[in-house]
Formats: sequence, structure tokens, C-alpha cells
Amino acid sequence: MRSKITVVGAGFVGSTLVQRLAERDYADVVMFDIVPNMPQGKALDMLEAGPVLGFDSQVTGTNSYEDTVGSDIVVITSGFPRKPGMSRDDLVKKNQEIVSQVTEQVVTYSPDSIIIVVTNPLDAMAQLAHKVSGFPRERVIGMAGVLDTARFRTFIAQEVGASVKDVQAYVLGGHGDTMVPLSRLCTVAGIPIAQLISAERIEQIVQRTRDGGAEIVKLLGTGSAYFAPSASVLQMIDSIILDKKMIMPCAAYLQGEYGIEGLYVGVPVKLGAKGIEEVVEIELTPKEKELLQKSADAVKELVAVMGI
Ligand SMILES: NC(=O)C1=CN([C@@H]2O[C@H](COP(=O)(O)OP(=O)(O)OC[C@H]3O[C@@H](n4cnc5c(N)ncnc54)[C@H](O)[C@@H]3O)[C@@H](O)[C@H]2O)C=CC1
Ligand SMILES: O=C([O-])CC(=O)C(=O)O
Repeated sequence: MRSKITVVGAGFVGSTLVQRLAERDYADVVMFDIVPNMPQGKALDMLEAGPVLGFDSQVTGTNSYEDTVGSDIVVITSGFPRKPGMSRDDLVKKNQEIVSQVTEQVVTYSPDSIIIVVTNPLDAMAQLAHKVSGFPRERVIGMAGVLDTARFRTFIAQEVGASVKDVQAYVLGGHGDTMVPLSRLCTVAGIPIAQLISAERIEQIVQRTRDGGAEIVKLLGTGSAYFAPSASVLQMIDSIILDKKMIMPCAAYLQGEYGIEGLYVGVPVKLGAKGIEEVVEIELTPKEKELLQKSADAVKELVAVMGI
């Protein structure tokens, strides 16, 4: 039987993700939104691309959770995006209510699913979905690190004129101003970037990466990024559905790893059919540890604001 994937929120991130998933042709996809008719319209439009692109995935749009029943994976993209001048953290109260309600429905209709949280502020919303669902940490994962790392890789590839495929990197920590791009471990075809780029330029690229979301928000004027975010969720789903066991940075509930306890923070994890199959611990320098701890402290403060 085909896998079933539900995407909650048929906005920019959600609908772009559903399109990418349909074209993968490995699962049937349900797109849920509270706006009447809109997910149905977008789903039908995507379905009608099937004969042209050659996919047989069923794409269903709905306003009823009953259609999501028995999903293997549920992606939560429902919630407000930020506007220019706002930080992701400013969304916490409004999106807490939405993510909380949605998670309750996911538990009712897809109790064995793996939840991937996308709504911002990401780490806090992942913490919330984990708490509300009561699912084990293996099955509640936040998407941020793949996106932040993709931005870092893009800028490094541009800088040295290399293929993005040759650039390896990790961005750890929370999905906010305190994120930790690990430039020490960034390589181009195995060559450390310190041998290719000046320290000053690396620092500028690190800062551009930290500001990567805001750069797009400023350019768009009305919402936030969705092409690279949806591609990033897709890579996580590929690894789960195809049991590829790829290692990538995701927000995961830490239980002592990296010296952090009881908190969602971006770290490298192995993703397979069971969800998070391993939290991978990279040996960090004292400075990197300090930055990761600072980032975790920022997430902790936001979790406290939610009162959970
Ligand atoms: N984790 C990450 O790296 C990223 C996170 N985001 C976040 O993803 C979220 C969605 O972004 P966009 O798709 O651009 O926003 P959008 O405004 O285009 O779409 C959000 C959708 O959620 C729906 N919605 C609202 N309440 C709902 C509910 N209770 N149940 C179901 N659907 C509901 C809205 O009707 C809307 O269609 C935002 O919070 C944004 O900040 C965006 C990009 C990257
Ligand atoms: O910047 C935003 O608000 C959306 C997001 O998380 C990103 O693009 O990294």
C-alpha cells in the first residue's frame, strides 16, 4: 500500500510541499486547511498535473480531519508567517494556539504518525507538538536545520564557484538569531573552507546565513520563504519514507545529548522509517558548545513564554 502523508496548512509552504510530494510519486497526499474550498482547489489543480508529469499520487484537499485518518507522516505548516520587522519569536502566542489545536487532531486521527513541525517559532512549536501529542521524541521532529544549512551551502558555493553538491555543512541550534553555523566543519569537496575563504568573508557568510529568513521576508514584503523550506521538508520525508537513514540537522528533543536536557534544539539526527533513529553527537570545540548552549537558552526562554 502507498504511504499517506498529510500536510496541515495549504498556504505557501504547505501547498509547495504538497506539489513536491505529489511529483515524488511515493505517497498519497492530503492537504488540510481551515479556509473553505481553497485546499480542494489547489489539490485538484495539482492532481491534474499528474498526466503531464507522470505521477499517480492521489492529492486530496480537505477541511475535514476525517480525510487525514491513518497518515504515516503529518507535516504542520499551519500558522502565521512573519512580516518585515518582526522576529519569528513574535509569532509565538498566535501560533501556539493553532499548533496546539492541530496536534490534538493529529493524535486523534493519526496516532501512529510521525509529525514534522514547520510553523514558527520552530523549536518552541516542536516542543509544543511533542508535549501535546505525547508521542515519543522519535516521532516529533522540527524542520529548520536543513534549510539553514542549505542557505549556508548556497552562499559558500557562490563564494568559491563550486557546485552546491560539493559543499557540506552543518547549522545547529535554534532556528533564530542564535543559530550556530559550524564553519569549522564546512568543506568543499572535502577541503575545509578556512583553506579557501578568508576568515572575514566566512564570518560575513555566517551572518548572512543567520539572517537568511529575514533577507527573504524583507524582499517579499508580505510573507516568508517557501521554495527552500518546502524542499527541506521534502528531504526529511524522503529519508523517512525511503528509509534512507540520512543524517541531517533537525530540531530534536534532547535528553542529555550536547549537555542539553528536555528541550528541542537543532542537532544532526539520522532519519529513517521510524523517524529519528539516532541523535548524532559531533565533538564540538568549547566555543561551539558555548554558542549552542546560548541558542538553547534562547529556545528555553520562548518555551517559558508558552507556559508549557
Ligand atoms: N521552519 C522553517 O524553517 C520555516 C517555517 N515557516 C513557517 O511556516 C508557517 C507557514 O508559512 P506560510 O505557508 O508561508 O504561511 P501561509 O500564511 O501562506 O499559510 C499558512 C496557512 O495556515 C492556515 N491555517 C491557519 N490556521 C489553521 C488551522 N488551525 N488549521 C489548519 N490550517 C490553518 C492558513 O489558512 C494558511 O493557509 C509560518 O509560521 C512560517 O513562519 C516558514 C518557512 C520556513
Ligand atoms: O524567516 C521566516 O520567518 C521563515 C523562516 O523560518 C525561514 O525562512 O527561515
